[in-house]
Amino acid sequence: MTELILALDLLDRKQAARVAESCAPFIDAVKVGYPLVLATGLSIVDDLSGLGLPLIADFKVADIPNTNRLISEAVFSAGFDAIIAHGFVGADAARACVEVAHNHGGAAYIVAEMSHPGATEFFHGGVAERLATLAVSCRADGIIAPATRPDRISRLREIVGEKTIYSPGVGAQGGDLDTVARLVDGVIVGRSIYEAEDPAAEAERLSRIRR
Ligand SMILES: O=C1C[C@H](C(=O)O)N([C@@H]2O[C@H](COP(=O)(O)O)[C@@H](O)[C@H]2O)C(=O)N1
Repeated sequence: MTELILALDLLDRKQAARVAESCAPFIDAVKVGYPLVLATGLSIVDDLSGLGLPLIADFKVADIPNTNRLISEAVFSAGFDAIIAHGFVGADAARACVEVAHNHGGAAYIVAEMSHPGATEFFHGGVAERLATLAVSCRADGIIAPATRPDRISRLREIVGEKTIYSPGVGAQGGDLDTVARLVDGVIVGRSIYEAEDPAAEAERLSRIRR
């Protein structure tokens, strides 16, 4: 079954907790990124941990190995279950995130290709393939790949094999869930859910479409 991951990109703590709680029965994980964490601090984890769902820290970690290690330690000490890091900073830096994640019994996912239009400027021409290869060599748990480009997902799947592919870009960015669901292990959905008149109803509808 393709996982449904809620990207909780809200700036209001109470609204975020309310949306996450209402959607909890229909989702498999919550992804928390800079928007919410910068608005609330890492303690937002305390508001969400009661949902009993994995919490993914989407901080696109992209620094030198030691700094990546320190960031990752803070993430997992705060109670997150997984982290998203960039791979373009090199294997030593990406591996720092993977090792801390695994030391905490958590997971680390490497961005192989992003979903927005500008991503084609630098992730194409073999770059995404190199990043996916790096993710495998660093023993990452999986990659991030664009739901807006299903053909690219298929190409990256050839490289990562059975590793997890989480795919953002469904809905608001134009990606089609029905097309992508069979290609990936999870779809990451934000605005289509949290901007819906009834987020829980939309999460439930999307959860029924998954394969
Ligand atoms: O390439 C990527 C990387 C990144 C990620 O998932 O790592 N995301 C995130 O996925 C969510 C999509 O939100 P919405 O568009 O459904 O509202 C947002 O939190 C984005 O920051 C992408 O959208 N594309």
